[in-house]
Amino acid sequence: MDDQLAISVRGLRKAYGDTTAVDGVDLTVSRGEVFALLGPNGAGKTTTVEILEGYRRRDAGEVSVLGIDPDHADDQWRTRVGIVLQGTGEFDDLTVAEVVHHFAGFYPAPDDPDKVIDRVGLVDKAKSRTHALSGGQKRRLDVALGIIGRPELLFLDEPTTGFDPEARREFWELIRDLAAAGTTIVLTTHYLDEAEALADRVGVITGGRLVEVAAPARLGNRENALTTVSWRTPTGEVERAESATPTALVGELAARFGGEVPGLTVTRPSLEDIYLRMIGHR
Ligand SMILES: Nc1ncnc2c1ncn2[C@@H]1O[C@H](COP(=O)(O)OP(=O)(O)OP(=O)(O)O)[C@@H](O)[C@H]1O
Repeated sequence: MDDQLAISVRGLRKAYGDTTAVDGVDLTVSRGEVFALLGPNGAGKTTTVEILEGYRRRDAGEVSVLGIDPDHADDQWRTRVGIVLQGTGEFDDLTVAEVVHHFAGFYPAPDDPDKVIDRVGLVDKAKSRTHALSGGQKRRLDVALGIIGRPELLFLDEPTTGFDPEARREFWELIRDLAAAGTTIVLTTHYLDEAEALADRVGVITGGRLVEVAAPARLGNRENALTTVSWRTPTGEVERAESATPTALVGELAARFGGEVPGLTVTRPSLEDIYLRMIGHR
């Protein structure tokens, strides 16, 4: 396998009884890349990621993660992979600090637990028992446990669900720091702004098939999509035009109005607009 690849998947298939969850997925993720998997509920994201994590067996296909088939992974491979599943975050009567220190003991070269608690913004809660944490704080603890082993590859399944906006921004910073330090990151998310803010490339999966993989700015031919220009007419009505050359249109409008164009807006389709179009919504 190419050493530059953290993940290589070919022809991946998985069915649960009559339900085909993953239907022939081909995918590569480079080392150091931040890759976001997007798709509606039930699209097959979690199944795909769980197969990559070695938590679920596939029916068919070739899978290599850090050069190893996860179906045959050993403990040494597991220490190289960090995993943040959808919601755990409770450890009976243990405190945050106790849990993070305890997990550090599972890894050969862990990060400093107190530093990790700080990085995920839980310093004030270090002595709190985990069952007393809020939902967002439990997610932060999950993230702490995912990164305590200093993984080469980090899987994050809907990592910021339940985060307040400030916590999400802090989390994004943390992910950017990890990526800058060379960690490969694969995340699933329902937040398109999160994918746009973090991912080098996004993959859209629907009905178990990967329908497109591209940089967020290029997905669904977004860069060539028409831009909507709207303005207010002298009678106060809002007029709207779709244009491939919005700058020229704004210039014409400025000339027509002899200066400032009333109520001018210029909007390119968001990643969410493109994504919804791709998965069949209008
Ligand atoms: N353990 C299971 N047993 C049977 N069917 C399952 C199981 N896990 C998932 N499925 C089915 O497989 C399909 C894909 O599910 P999966 O959890 O991979 O989707 P997802 O994209 O992660 O969805 P979500 O965004 O809701 O988390 C769905 O139709 C789901 O109902």
